[in-house]
Order: sequence, then C-alpha cells, then structure tokens
Amino acid sequence: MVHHFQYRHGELYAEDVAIADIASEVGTPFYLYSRATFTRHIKVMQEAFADRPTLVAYAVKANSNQAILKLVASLGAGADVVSLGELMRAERAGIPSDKIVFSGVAKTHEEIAYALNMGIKCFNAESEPELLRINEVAKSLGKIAPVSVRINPNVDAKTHAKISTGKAENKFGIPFERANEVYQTIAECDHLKAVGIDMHIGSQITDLEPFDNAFKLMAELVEKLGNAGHKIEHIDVGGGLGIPYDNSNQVPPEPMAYAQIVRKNLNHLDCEIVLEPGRMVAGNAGIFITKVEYVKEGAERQFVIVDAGMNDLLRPTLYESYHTVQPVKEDAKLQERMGDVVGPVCETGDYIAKGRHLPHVEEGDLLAVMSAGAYGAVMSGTYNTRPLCAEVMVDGDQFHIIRPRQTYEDLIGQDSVPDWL
Ligand SMILES: Cc1ncc(COP(=O)(O)O)c(C=O)c1O
Ligand SMILES: N[C@@H](CCCC[NH3+])C(=O)O
Repeated sequence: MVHHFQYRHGELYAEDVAIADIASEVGTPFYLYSRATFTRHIKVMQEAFADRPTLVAYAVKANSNQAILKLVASLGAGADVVSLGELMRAERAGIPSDKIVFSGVAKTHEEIAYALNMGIKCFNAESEPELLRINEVAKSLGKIAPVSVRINPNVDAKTHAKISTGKAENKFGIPFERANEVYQTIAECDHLKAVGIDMHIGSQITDLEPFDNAFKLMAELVEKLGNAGHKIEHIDVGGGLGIPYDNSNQVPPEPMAYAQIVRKNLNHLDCEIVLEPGRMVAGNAGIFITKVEYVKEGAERQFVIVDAGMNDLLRPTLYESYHTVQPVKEDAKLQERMGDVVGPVCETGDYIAKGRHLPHVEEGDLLAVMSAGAYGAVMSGTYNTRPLCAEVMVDGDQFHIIRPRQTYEDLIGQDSVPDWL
C-alpha cells in the first residue's frame, strides 16, 4: 500500500509535494489532505461489497469541506448527514439526494421539511416523537417520508465513553426490544414508509466483536420484522471502524476484516447494505501542520510551544486522544527528556501531545500531527480570537487551498455594537 505522507530526501511530502513548500505559501497552522488516500479509503469499502447492492454513505461530520464532498460525489458515494448545514453541504457538492441519509436525535421541523423537499433516501429516526413529527411534516407537504429506525442494540463498543453510542444509557436510537412496536406505529402513520433499519454503536472501535454482536442482532430483527409484515429494504450498519493513531497495542482491524463481519451477518438477507464510515475514510487522509514558536525547558519537562492550539485540533483535549507528532524535516534522533507539545491557548488542557520523547526541534521548525483528517478541522473553533486555520488538498504534484485561513476581519467584523453603547 502506498502511503501518501512520507519522507523523501529527509523531508516530509504529501503525495508529490514538499510540505515545507505548502507552508511557505499558506502559512501555519493548516490541515493537509491527500486526495489519493481519501479516494483509496472510499474505494476499499465500495469494492468489499461490489457484488451486492450497497451504498457507502460517507459520514459528513468527519470532514465536510466542499472539496472533500465533491470528491465523495465523484466516487459515487453518498452521505450521512446530521444537520441542515451538513445536508446543504452535501447538496451543494452534488451528492445525489437519493444517496443521502439523515441521522441525529434532534431533527427540527425545518430540517425535516428541507430533506423531504429534496427527496433524501431516508431519515434515520431516533425516537417515536421524531417519527410522529416526520409524519406530521410529510402530511403538511403532501409527501410520504421514507424512514429507517435507529436501533440501540445495547452493546458495549469498548471505545472511549464520550464516543460510545450503542449502549442503553446513550441518547441514541430506540431500544431494540421495542422495534416491532415502533415499526407497527410507522405502518399506522399515513405519511411514513419504513424502508430500512439502522444502527451506529460508536466511533474509533478497534475490536470486531461488538460489531459482530450488533450485526447479528440486526439480522435477527430484520427476520422478525419481516415475519410481522414489515419488509426491510436496507440495513444501515453505521460507521465506527477505528484507525491506527499510534503503534501501540490497540491496532484496529483492517477494513476488509470489518467488511467480512458485515457480510457474515447480513449478506444472506435480501437487503441493500448502507455503510456510514467517517473516520476510516478521512482520518488518515489528513494531517495537521504547525510551526514551533518556542522551546521552553520547564522544571519537569520540555514544552514545545507551537502556533496551533486546542481550538484548531480539539481531540487531545477532549478525549485525551493520541496523535503521532513528526518533524517535517526528518530527524531520527528522539530526545531523552520527555516533552509536551502545547499550544497558545490560555487553558491548561491546551496540548497536542503529552509526555513524549519528541524529536529535536527549534523555533521555526514545522511539525506534522498525523491522522488528523477526521474530526479535526470540523471541530475547530475560534476561542482566544484565533482565526480558523487553512485547509489544503494535494493531488499528485499540485495543491489547492480548499479553505483559506479566516481573517481577523472575518472574526471581529461580525460583532455588532448597539447604538446605545
Ligand atoms: C450516525 C453516525 N453515523 C456514522 C458516524 C461515523 O462514525 P465514524 O467516524 O466512527 O466512522 C457517526 C459518528 O460517530 C454517527 O453518529
Ligand atoms: N468527534 C469524535 C468522534 C465522534 C463521532 C461522532 N458521533 C472524535 O474526534 O473522535
């Protein structure tokens, strides 16, 4: 397998472009994506199911830049969206409406109406009140809404508590024990049509067993529902497959091994399979580039102070996530002394890496924070009045700024001072 972020002549490249060249044009920090890696990750999933009806509905929340979604559309993939904003992004990028599924626990009247008018593939409904609301909005528009019920299978995905979604204690989905009743309710609603069944048990899952258990339960449910007269046209297995963030013991399964588990449990059913991968597609297709401002020798450890903070990459702060940090100028020597890579934000939790043997770096050096393509740029904010950073895509020997760095005027100019002040 070709890796698209690797050293050539002692320098880190993205595909065929030297990252230092991009930095000198774009400034730092910035997110950097490889078109080839994104493409490969979407294709891996499509090809694993090429012999049967399947839709890869990329989870837009992982990375929703228009350039990324345009690429998704060009590959024939669909989208899983969770808000009107994401739906509009998918629409604008040209993802066909019949390849869009709409998840999320709090769909508003406005969101439902917009999606119905667009003609999306289905709503992944997460509660009975939501089903009733979809029915009501569909009635007012004279439409029949295609719905799929998100089942909460009550399985432990064995991932970080903050990104686990398939346990009874989580707000997501409808308890699996109630499935029959809920499909009965749908059958009684004149403006709903049950087309599918859906699940999503969590994110960054590195063990196939929870998937295996949940898919088995889904297969049983589909058969039971069929016997009760509720024909299920598609099974949506959600996303959640983990990616390698480091070389530690938690090595996630290969996408093909995951696909085998899906097939083992669901292939015999006469249903289309819908997949909603996010991280598995975007995570290792992107990295984050930052520049060293200062190297400070603290009493206990070294602090490598960089120009990017938790507002740019929130994952370490929020989930204590591990991202490998590599120098852009290759340097095999790691320091003896432990160090932290910290940012400029005035919060103790503002760090990118903690307690690492870091490479020797100096002011002005560039660092690459790896595996940052998913839940990186999309989760960034402007705390401490820090502009949203730039995003860049490479394709072979060319690159393009797919979102320019926000300006200070973008940030401050939106404020409005009342005339009585
Ligand atoms: C409903 C739904 N589908 C798909 C995803 C994508 O998950 P992941 O990025 O882990 O593949 C998520 C996020 O966890 C989600 O909430
Ligand atoms: N934002 C999370 C994943 C949440 C998935 C969305 N349900 C992360 O960075 O890992």
